[in-house]
Amino acid sequence: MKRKVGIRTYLREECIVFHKTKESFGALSNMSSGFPITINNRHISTSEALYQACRFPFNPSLQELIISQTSPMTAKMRSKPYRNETRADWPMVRVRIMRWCLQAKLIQNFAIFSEILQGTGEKPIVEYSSKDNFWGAIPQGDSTLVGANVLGRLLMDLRLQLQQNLFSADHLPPPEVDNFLFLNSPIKEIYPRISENDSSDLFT
Ligand SMILES: Nc1nc(O)c(N)c(N[C@@H]2O[C@H](COP(=O)(O)O)[C@@H](O)[C@H]2O)n1
Repeated sequence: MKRKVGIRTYLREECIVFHKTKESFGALSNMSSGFPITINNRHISTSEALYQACRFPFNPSLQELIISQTSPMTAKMRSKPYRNETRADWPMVRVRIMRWCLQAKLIQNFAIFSEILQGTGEKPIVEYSSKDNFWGAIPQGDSTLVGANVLGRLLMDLRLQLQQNLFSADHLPPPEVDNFLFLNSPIKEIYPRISENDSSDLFT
């Protein structure tokens, strides 16, 4: 079911606001490199590429094109011309899928990403955006950001799970989404990456 998400107003000085990946807490962004994810034995450079690939369960060659991009912004751009081929139930499943993408980023980069998430303390986490008030929040004047901030809220949920020891760091089942296909196969459970310390994607 598609739920309405509430628009909120955030006072910038009270929040962890992330925007550009090289700035403070930029690692929280899906556009951040250095947090690779392996799905069904395939390497994906960023959570953004994974999320965009999930739009197209019935187009494996497009998924291949998207996940072969090391740049997260390019991965998103590659998906843009095909937006009208996005799975029909996307508005109903995209938040569930985004939650799972963030969980996948966490389980496979646990040491560093859990530290970054916990480093946000108790503050509201907000993705600054100049135009997207669904995933992020848009500046209104100098001191406030206004938006549904769904990405920030999912990150806060994940942080809470960590704080309450409710995040299972040893395996992650796929979300309950029909036809959750990746390169023609159902997406399987995800496990921690064996080579988490291999930071070859860092700073790309
Ligand atoms: N274009 C763009 N630039 C950025 O720097 C961003 N952080 C985002 N937002 C991210 O895009 C994803 C959602 O994409 P859709 O537009 O819904 O396909 C999500 O990861 C946002 O955080 N966009």
